[in-house]
Amino acid sequence: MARVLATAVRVSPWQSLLCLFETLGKVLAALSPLFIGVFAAGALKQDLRQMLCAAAALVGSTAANTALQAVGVNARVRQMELVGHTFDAQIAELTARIPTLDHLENASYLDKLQILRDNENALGGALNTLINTINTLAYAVSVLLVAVTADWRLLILIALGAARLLTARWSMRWEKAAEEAAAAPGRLTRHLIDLTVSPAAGAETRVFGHQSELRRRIRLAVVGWRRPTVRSTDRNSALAGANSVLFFATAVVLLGWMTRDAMAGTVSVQSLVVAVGVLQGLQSVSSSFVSAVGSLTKVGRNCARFLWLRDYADEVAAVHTGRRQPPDRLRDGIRIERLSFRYGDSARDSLTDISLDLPAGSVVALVGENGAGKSTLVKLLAGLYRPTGGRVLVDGVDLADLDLIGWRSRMSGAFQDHARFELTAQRSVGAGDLAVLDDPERVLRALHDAAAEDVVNALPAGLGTRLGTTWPGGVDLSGGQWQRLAIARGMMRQSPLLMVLDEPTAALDAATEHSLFERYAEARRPGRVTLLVTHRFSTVAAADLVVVLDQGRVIEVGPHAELLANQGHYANLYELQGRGYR
Ligand SMILES: Nc1ncnc2c1ncn2[C@@H]1O[C@H](COP(=O)(O)OP(=O)(O)OP(=O)(O)O)[C@@H](O)[C@H]1O
Repeated sequence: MARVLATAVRVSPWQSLLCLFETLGKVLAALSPLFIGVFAAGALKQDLRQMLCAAAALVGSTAANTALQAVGVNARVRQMELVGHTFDAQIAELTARIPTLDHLENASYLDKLQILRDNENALGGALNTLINTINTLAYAVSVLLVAVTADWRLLILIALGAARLLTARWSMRWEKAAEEAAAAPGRLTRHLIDLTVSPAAGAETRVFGHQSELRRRIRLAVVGWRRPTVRSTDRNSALAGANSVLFFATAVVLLGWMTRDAMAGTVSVQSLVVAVGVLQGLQSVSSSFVSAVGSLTKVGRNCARFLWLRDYADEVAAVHTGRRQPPDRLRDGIRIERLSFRYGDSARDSLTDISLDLPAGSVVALVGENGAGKSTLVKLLAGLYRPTGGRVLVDGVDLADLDLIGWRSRMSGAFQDHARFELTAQRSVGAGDLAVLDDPERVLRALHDAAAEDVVNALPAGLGTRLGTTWPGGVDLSGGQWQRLAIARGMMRQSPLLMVLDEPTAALDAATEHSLFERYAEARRPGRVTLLVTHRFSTVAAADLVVVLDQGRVIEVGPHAELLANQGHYANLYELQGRGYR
């Protein structure tokens, strides 16, 4: 909370100060019953001066209150936006700064990030809640002071308000239980709604006739999602109603008692009028406190998630302390020593005890069936995860001792989960080497190396075509065309030490695949390791070395011809896939 306030003061000290005008307005509003009481007492005494002063104070304070509120609310809304954007930018920066991928792939981390994303501007909202709480406090203290100075009996009503605060714990418990009970059906509802509106699932849901079943399930899921909240709201309303009945019943008795004393002359008319005027304020104090405590609890949860992200980013940065720069060119190559890896929540290793030599200047093919661990190995080579056992040596230097940013600046390639940069075609490809982002010659060369010139040639404005239909005049591409641009992006860097092509042919037709592999053979360079990842065995014959992965273990290594001659797993699958092609 202190951080939220400090950020508010930092982003705009003046506006932060203006926010407090609203608080001042609240204090003035709380004083109104006092002025009315003084006015009534003046009227009874026929004291024109007192009446005029009280009326002037009432009108003046109401006018000042209106003006202060207008300035204060305006400042609060603007400040909320500013602080919200500052924190949203920090969340984006922190998420992007984390050099590993765990926070984007681990389910429990993802939940936290998702909640942060869902509660966009949550921390701007936190400032709003804080200011509202300050206003509530200022109003409450003023109302209580006015009440106590009017008559001691009003203390009984204040005590009742305090009792209402004690029951707030029940309300919060009900709300939390409802939030938890609604979480799973809420996720299910969103998933089912996504299925009905996402174009990706559109064809299947129609062909398989899922629509009416989806509608039925969405209805059920929505009921499961909203019912706990409705129940908790009902309970809270009943509790608030019971509290109000008790409060006003007590107030009627107290006012009767005070009226009797006023008739007897032991209580002034001013006190009686103030007591009547302050009733509504006293009642609202306790309920606004209850809602302020509820909102502060929610805000606290969001702040805690932000702090978790910040601490996590620091933790990851503290682990990656390597500062050595990679060599200009590889002399020996990349050695993998007894490497093991297990994803955070997983029950088993995805890679187990892998040892391999990837010699400098070679093209290595990494083959294996779905789930064999190929992409995981690539991610470990890119330093996107820390191995759970063993190490990767780059020309004899442990990857953990290398500066990660330096190492990645010497990598390139196309990844299985490639990005779709909705920019111009020029920049979408040029993003593979930011230094020459706008250089058409370099982009054309990369397109040539990736056998993807025809993708750009078919675009209405060539390299200048805006990609993505979400933009005016934007053009959409097929899955295979996006992938070919991603491969071209991977060809932008001139002298990477490690070139990774992870399943580069997954979405490509046979002719494109053929021409692409011819170009890959040209990617063989001294001082570089080229790693081709695929589960199409037929495409790797030209590689210098074939590594066969199976269930996270290396089961065969050697040149294509040697592995065929061994008549092992590789030879079997090669034969099987070959038959499929014939
Ligand atoms: N983020 C993750 N969290 C937990 N387990 C994962 C994660 N990503 C992959 N795995 C598991 O690790 C194993 C290896 O997956 P990997 O993606 O490396 O296989 P692959 O050989 O690249 O498969 P494919 O050819 O299908 O892409 C699989 O059992 C998979 O379920």
